[in-house]
Amino acid sequence: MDKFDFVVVGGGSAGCVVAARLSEDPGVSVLLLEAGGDERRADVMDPARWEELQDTDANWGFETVVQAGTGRAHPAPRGRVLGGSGSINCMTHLRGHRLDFDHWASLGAKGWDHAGVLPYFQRSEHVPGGDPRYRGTGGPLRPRAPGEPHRLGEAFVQGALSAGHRRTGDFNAAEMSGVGHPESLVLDGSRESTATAYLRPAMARKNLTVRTQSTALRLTVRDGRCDGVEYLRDGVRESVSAGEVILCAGAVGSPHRLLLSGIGPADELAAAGVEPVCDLPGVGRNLQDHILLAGIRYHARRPLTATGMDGATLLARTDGADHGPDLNLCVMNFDYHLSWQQPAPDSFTFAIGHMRPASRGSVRLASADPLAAPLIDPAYVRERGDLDELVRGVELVDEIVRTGAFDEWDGRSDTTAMLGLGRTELERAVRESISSYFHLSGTARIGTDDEAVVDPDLRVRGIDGLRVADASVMPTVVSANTNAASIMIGEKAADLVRGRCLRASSVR
Ligand SMILES: Cc1cc2nc3c(=O)[nH]c(=O)nc-3n(C[C@H](O)[C@H](O)[C@H](O)COP(=O)(O)OP(=O)(O)OC[C@H]3O[C@@H](n4cnc5c(N)ncnc54)[C@H](O)[C@@H]3O)c2cc1C
Repeated sequence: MDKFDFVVVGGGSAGCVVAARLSEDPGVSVLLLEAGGDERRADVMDPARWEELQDTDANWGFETVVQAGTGRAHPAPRGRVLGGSGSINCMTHLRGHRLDFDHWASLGAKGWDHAGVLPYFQRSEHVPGGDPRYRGTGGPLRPRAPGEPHRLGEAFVQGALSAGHRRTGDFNAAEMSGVGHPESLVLDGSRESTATAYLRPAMARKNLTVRTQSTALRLTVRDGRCDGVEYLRDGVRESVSAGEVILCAGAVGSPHRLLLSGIGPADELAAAGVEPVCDLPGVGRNLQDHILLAGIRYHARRPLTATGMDGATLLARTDGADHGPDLNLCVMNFDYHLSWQQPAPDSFTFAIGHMRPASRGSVRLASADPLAAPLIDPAYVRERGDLDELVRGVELVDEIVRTGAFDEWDGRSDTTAMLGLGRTELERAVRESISSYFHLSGTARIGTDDEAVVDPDLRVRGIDGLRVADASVMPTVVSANTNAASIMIGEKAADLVRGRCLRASSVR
């Protein structure tokens, strides 16, 4: 049987970082197992084609269970390709608010406060000319703001300023909320991911082995220690022995593999026919996602020439300054609607992201078959306050439109029509417009309490030789898109494995 010092399961946003960083030491051997294939294909690399990727084999094609709050199952896309969801995502690069990370630390994620994560965001990037207290140089990723924003985006910025919001020049520096143009991971017209920026340059190393089309089935645990992985490679069952396993299979894949390996709530495991090896009640619990309200369109009489993401965004704090943004409004210069909604040609769309959900869902076993999909339940709007905040988002769009910023497009606003409804009808319209913002996280959270899955060094509680490092360890979802934070987790994980730890000294 093969033996490696480190086996990294999942070559996604975090996993590529972990494999690349650990293999910097020529004295250790690293194996990366990825269920999907090569990311160097035209549809992945072309930023304009990101939406069509959901209908390809680069997506696991998961769906949520039918949601009581919406009456529907929702697509839950996850990348199945090197680079993971970072190879099929929309490329927006926002870190999250410093208070998000301070909140993590207050929940038991010691060392994951803003000062404890900032050096890892910095190490991931090369942003010459940025505020050096916050931005990094010399790192693999090159996030950039759009060169020439669409005029619709400019109108959005002006409207938000007139409605009383502040302009932000760099969301990834001192001011992490307000209105402005966010950065994207697009380099010379191509998608940039941790596969392209971290893994490819590292693949020439003799001590790094990358196996694609290799789906981990379960982790092997003997006498309380994880000592290897069983996996299916091009349809053939194989095993590998590991000094340490680092699970980076994402917020769905990581808890699913733990459960299949007998690590999770003992009663749930027994009911599914999996023999429990470690009773860890928090595995698969605490699932969080951001909701995106889609299909709020504004019919334009002027032609909307370009298609694609416009790039203007508002991260708004509407109920106090002691936490990160609660709402994220974006304008898109095309008709972005849900599959069941009628198309509205010649329209642009306001998308409303709800950034601090109170609802908590789960990832559970549907069966003991390692190739069966798990039950994914994000519990959209289970908590009443989440629905109220989405309604607040609709009002916020209306406030911005009413400044007159969009008058030059001379159209009719769907938001005003929504707000003209009675409360019951308005809530029904909001529930019908709910979709995923694709930011699943939290299912193997860091902490020290009984429901925590990993300790602050990302070690699975109760099992030796096993860590989790991906979006599933977030105690609460950051109040921004989740890719940059997942990459930071990969960076910090590699240092924790190597027994190192950086902290920013003086920055708030
Ligand atoms: C459609 C879409 C749009 C998004 N848009 C944005 C955006 O614009 N900006 C942003 O910041 N975030 C965005 N996100 C979210 C962001 O991409 C994710 O939060 C982030 O990529 C998560 O990183 P991760 O490492 O936790 O998991 P992933 O990147 O999903 O990596 C998990 C990897 O593990 C592999 N894997 C899973 N199970 C197994 C197994 N059993 N064996 C072997 N390999 C396995 C998967 O194939 C995958 O490669 C979007 C996500 C999606 C799906």
